[in-house]
Amino acid sequence: MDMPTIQHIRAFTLRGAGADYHDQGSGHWIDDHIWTPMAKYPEYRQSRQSFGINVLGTLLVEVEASDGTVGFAVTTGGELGCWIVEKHLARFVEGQKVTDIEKIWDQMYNATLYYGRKGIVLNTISGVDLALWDLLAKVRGEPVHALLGGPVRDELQFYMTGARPDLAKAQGFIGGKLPLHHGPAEGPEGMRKNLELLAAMRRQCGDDFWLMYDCWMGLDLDYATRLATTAYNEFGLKWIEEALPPDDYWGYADLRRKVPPGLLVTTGEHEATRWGFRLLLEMGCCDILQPDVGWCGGLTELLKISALADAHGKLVVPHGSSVYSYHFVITRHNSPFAEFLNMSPGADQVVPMFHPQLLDEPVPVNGRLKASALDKPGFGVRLNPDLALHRPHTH
Ligand SMILES: C[C@H](O)[C@H](O)CC(=O)C(=O)O
Ligand SMILES: [Mg+2]
Repeated sequence: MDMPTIQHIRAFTLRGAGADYHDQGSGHWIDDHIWTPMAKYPEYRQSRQSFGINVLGTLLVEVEASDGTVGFAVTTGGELGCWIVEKHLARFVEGQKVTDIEKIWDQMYNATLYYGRKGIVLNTISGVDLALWDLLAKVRGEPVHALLGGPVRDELQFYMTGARPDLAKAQGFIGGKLPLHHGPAEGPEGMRKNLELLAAMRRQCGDDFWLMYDCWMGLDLDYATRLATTAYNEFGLKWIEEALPPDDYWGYADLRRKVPPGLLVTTGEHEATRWGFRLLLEMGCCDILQPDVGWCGGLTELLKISALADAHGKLVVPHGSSVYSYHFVITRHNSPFAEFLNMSPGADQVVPMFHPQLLDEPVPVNGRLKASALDKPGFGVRLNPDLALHRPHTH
């Protein structure tokens, strides 16, 4: 079968939720006094949007093959990502065969090394890579997971991230991950409130339901150690996530040595490439790696990260990224469960994570998703045609 070539790549911005899932309206649980590295400044404590968590917006990448097939993907990247795609990466994509995914990735990564390596450049490379996997799978008439070796289990099981672990339990999820609301700058009073919330959720959810705290990079080693130790010993916290800034590999290794055996330390959603995750693994920073497939380098890189983690006996549970992580998790034996980020304002409704951008986006039913729900070609989703696309740059 002669493989079609990639004729066009196009990059657009989108605003309003979707892949940039922090870009929500007011009154949403995800922007309600959640602790961050900026919370040491009182003026930036109530709302993460106040310091710009949603400034990027969504990057939409479209790739069109010579046979007319179109693949696409969305990630966090906005206009900066559009510029990188149109002014730099397009030259490595157009004219290549739809099967040339590895070569395209290697050229995109090496050509941007002088200004990339992580952050917005890797978000952008991830978006191109995911669009290429969508295109190749559609050309072959297969779901992406079939190109990765196929499902290793009949269904996905999910934990839920959001303000209501009590509802997550009622809705059949295996656990609930809470955002952390208070940190070091709020002293003992803040610590008490963190523990009181966890205590209340433990009372409502019972002893066996997983409860986790997501600290979004906002703590220091001492505070994280004290919080984790009490939360584990008194309320059975299952893991403490992203307690420290992503570059503090030394701090994570210390935290993991200091916390009680049995409590898991997790991180990785703001890490990128096999080399960043090799550092996390070889420095003993965490028990579970949590790369975001839309930020770490895409599916091509996540497969490498996953194999490396597997060799170290570590689990890879990707940061929630809708169908882009579901097609991966269902094919990996060291990814036994997935994250579902609840994007309903009150964290009380199970809604598609990248709403309103992806039509046909599957959502867990009773906390689970059958592999057969992922059997449409590509990632199995369509772009919502009613969205206002903006193409700020062309090449
Ligand atoms: C809830 C966290 O602060 C963040 O918004 C999402 C996240 O880090 C996660 O789902 O993990
Ligand atoms: Mg997180």
